[in-house]
Amino acid sequence: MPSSIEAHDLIILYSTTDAAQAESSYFSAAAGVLTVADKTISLQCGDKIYSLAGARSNDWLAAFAAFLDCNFMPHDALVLAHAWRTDNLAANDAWPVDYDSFPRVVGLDHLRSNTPFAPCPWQLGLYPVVPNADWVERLLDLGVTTLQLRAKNLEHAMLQAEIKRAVQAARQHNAQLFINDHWQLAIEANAYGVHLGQEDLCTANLQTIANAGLRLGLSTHGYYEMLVAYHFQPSYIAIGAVFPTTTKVMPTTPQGLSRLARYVQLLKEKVPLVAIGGIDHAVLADVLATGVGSAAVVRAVTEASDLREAVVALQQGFAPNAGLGK
Ligand SMILES: Cc1ncc(COP(=O)(O)OP(=O)(O)O)c(N)n1
Ligand SMILES: Cc1ncsc1CCOP(=O)(O)O
Repeated sequence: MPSSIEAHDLIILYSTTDAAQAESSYFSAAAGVLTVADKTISLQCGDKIYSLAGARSNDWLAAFAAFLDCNFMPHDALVLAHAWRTDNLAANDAWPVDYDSFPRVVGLDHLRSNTPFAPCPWQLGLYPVVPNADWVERLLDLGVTTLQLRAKNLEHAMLQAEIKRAVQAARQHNAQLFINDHWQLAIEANAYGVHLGQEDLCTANLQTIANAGLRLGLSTHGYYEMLVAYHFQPSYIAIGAVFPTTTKVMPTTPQGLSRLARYVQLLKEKVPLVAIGGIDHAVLADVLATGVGSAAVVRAVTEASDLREAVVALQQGFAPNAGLGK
């Protein structure tokens, strides 16, 4: 055992016996403590514990160091290291993208919904995320067919009324409206779907949402959260922020396009993927070139100087050849 531990150190304990003997001061002083057992690895960072199970190659630890060096968050680097396979080395690209080689997140089973969530289209296309029912109506009038009501800081009665109005408007336009966070009100209004963040997974009743027939979209910010999200068999998974955003303080640095392309490969034919964060018309073609089926946008519509023009341009980005020959 080392004599002194610094804030950037990662302590590795082999077997749970080592872990039991480790001084509790290690856990608080170090950046992280990795406990390696036969079938599982647990990473403790502060008060968070990430536990993974599954097969891993002999050089997973070297791979872990390499993925940390690529600036992945420690729990994401650990997922990638777990999925690292030496038999891929001969291939052009050894980056892990085969979901079956990825580990399983331990400790989620009690949260699982027994009923799968209703599906939504693989290509959700342009997906504006807006703050109130007024915005929903304006976008529906412009032909937007997938959107989200993300109303913050409204008291209950106002929120209930906004959700009801937005859901009714979406229904009249045959559009797919997701409600952010407020899953009970979304069920009450019979919305198309609900969008939840990772922290909501412990408090929302997923079974009730599934039983009510609503679709579920889940936020993720990296590999570990993607494994967590996919465990729940949601209707789509959102990944972000792809680019820097001023709309929301993000828990991780922007993912960028190359990571987005890898996430697309990982979840291909498993679950629809939505990219979010800093997306506007200027970068949309690059985002779609990764193969992602949907781009969620806030400022690209809410801060557009000409809303109609912005929506038409974004829609065109999804269907560049639509309208040709007419
Ligand atoms: C499509 C989409 N992706 C991500 C988010 C962010 O949701 P969440 O993590 O719940 O954070 P808040 O939106 O509640 O700030 C989203 N809303 N939509
Ligand atoms: C809500 C949210 N979740 C991840 S990024 C983001 C904000 C996206 O906003 P913008 O499109 O303005 O960058």
